[in-house]
Amino acid sequence: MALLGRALARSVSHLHARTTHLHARGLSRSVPRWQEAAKISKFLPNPKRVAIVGCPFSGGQPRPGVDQGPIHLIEAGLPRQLEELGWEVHFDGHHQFEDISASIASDPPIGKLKNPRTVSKVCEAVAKVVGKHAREGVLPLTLGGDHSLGMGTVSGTLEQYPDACVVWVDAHADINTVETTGSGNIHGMPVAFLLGLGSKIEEYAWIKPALKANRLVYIGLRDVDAGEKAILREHNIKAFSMHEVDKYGIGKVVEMALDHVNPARQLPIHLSFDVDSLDPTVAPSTGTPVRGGLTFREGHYICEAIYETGCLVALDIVEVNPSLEDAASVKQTVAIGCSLARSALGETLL
Ligand SMILES: NC(=[NH2+])NCCC[C@H](N)C(=O)O
Ligand SMILES: [Mn+2]
Ligand SMILES: [Mn+2]
Repeated sequence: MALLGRALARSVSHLHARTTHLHARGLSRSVPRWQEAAKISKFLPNPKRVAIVGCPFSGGQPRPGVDQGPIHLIEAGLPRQLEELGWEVHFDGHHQFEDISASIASDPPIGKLKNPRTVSKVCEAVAKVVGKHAREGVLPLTLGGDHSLGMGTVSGTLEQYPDACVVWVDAHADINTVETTGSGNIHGMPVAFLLGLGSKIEEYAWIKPALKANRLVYIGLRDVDAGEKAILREHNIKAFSMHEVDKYGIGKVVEMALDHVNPARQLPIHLSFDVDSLDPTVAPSTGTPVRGGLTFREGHYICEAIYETGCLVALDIVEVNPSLEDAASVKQTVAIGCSLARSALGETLL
């Protein structure tokens, strides 16, 4: 009872702060934003809580700097921005992995896979953290870092929500197996591990292949390796490439994507958003840019539409690399990382 009272008091003071703030700017709204945010989730209790899991990790790919992505996103003010949307925000520093450089120094390839033990250890730790937040009814927002982290985040989500579906927004399918990978970069492989595809390696035995092919959908693909295309076909995995975005428009594509994985809009959704899904003119500072990508609005629309379902239970924003391109590009990419997260957590245009 005391707890409820406190929560209520907090909500009321929040409401007061928000409406006062809006009044001061002459932007009075009939329904304060926090109430819209608080009202909608089908899976999270009120007050809605988000835990930011900063993952300064780059071992799933070769370009240094992507480990600084989460640091920049936090410094750009993301926690505060989410608070202003009415979320209770938990962030107690970036995830501390045990010495990554030492680990990588003594981590020779397994077959083609680079830094295999380090990536595995990091992702296993991330799975535990994400799983714990999910279990406690908190939405984990993982900031990468490279997309190998997705095998940790999705594993964590599926532990708490076994019937969750995954919307993977990316220029790439990240579904190479031990057999098909050309680069050996594990950020091109997390989906294969989650589905249990390819031959098994002992170091990854902790991953339960908990994701079903029919619970996965892609949006934004345009750079898919031949081996990956074969896997998508063989397993009948639904994918909306940029061709479909051009043909149907993003509104229809998101609707079709959700109709496939979540027809009644009653299943939890994990959104894993690789910023390289966006066109390089929109998000230039990323390690594997591919031209012909999503526009600024298309990217944000995906996030907004998923928020509107009330089904979002976990979110990843990955592959922001502040060491690439000039200062203005870095600023632009970091700002977009933040605004995508806000859109997925309830920011509206009106
Ligand atoms: N998360 C990413 N940016 N992945 C890029 C993967 C590129 C390529 N398909 C590979 O396997 O190496
Ligand atoms: Mn990716
Ligand atoms: Mn990608």
